Amino acid sequence: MIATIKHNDKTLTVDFSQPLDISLPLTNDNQNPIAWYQDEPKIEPVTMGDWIGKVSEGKSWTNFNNIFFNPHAHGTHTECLGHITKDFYSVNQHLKTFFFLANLISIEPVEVGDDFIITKEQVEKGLNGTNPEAIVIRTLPNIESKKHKNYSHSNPPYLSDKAATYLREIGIKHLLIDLPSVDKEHDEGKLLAHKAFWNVKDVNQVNEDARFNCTITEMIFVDNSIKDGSYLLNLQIASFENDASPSKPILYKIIANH
Ligand SMILES: N[C@@H](CC(=O)c1ccccc1NC=O)C(=O)O
Repeated sequence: MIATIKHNDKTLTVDFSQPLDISLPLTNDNQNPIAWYQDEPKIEPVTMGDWIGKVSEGKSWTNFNNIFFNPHAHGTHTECLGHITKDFYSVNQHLKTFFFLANLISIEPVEVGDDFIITKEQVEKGLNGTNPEAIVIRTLPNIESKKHKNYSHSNPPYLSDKAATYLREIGIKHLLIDLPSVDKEHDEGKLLAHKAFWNVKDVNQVNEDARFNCTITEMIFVDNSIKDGSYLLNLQIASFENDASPSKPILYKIIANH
């Protein structure tokens, strides 16, 4: 299915039959990635007395599972500034369009003391003068084990607040990354990159010019077969009224751009 998309003064062509899924699946076993000290997600049949909602158990016509998981801890999720504010803001009320032009860039975080950091210079170099609506950051090395990693207490790489400020200043609205957070794991709640990207100056009383409609998507996985460059991004969430929702970002290669 070939689509021709008019965007500003450009005409882009994409093939919707060739999606590049950059989300992680959510499973109830040790294959599922974990962050923030949580246990594995649970996916298990409803039981009522001796009835069990599982066809293979012989008592139910349908499979009927309860699912228990945490969007921030268990895989690909998209969050709005409600993740860090005293007041409640729902990603479902603030992400209202779902197609964006995105640049995929690969970055090897640099070692600074005990940390690995994505710097402003690296992001600036990766974007190479472009300012797309969305940026997808794939960190290097991009190893398969990321899909199943338990990040708790591992002090994963993170984005410098200068890099996050830069992304805000050049007007990037949606930030996607293959790490559990854009901030340092243990930072005493400083959350510098989150605050810088969303332009949140006071978490107790959100400023009017905070970026309510901008999102951060964490724990994506971008396969090595997907090359750095420009893509059409379809960023979809489940309609949870919550600061964050599990999400399914899909990239489409731009096959012509006139
Ligand atoms: N670094 C923060 C914790 C944090 O960032 C966080 C905690 C729970 C769930 C998600 C988190 N950050 C996600 O981007 C802190 O040390 O307080």
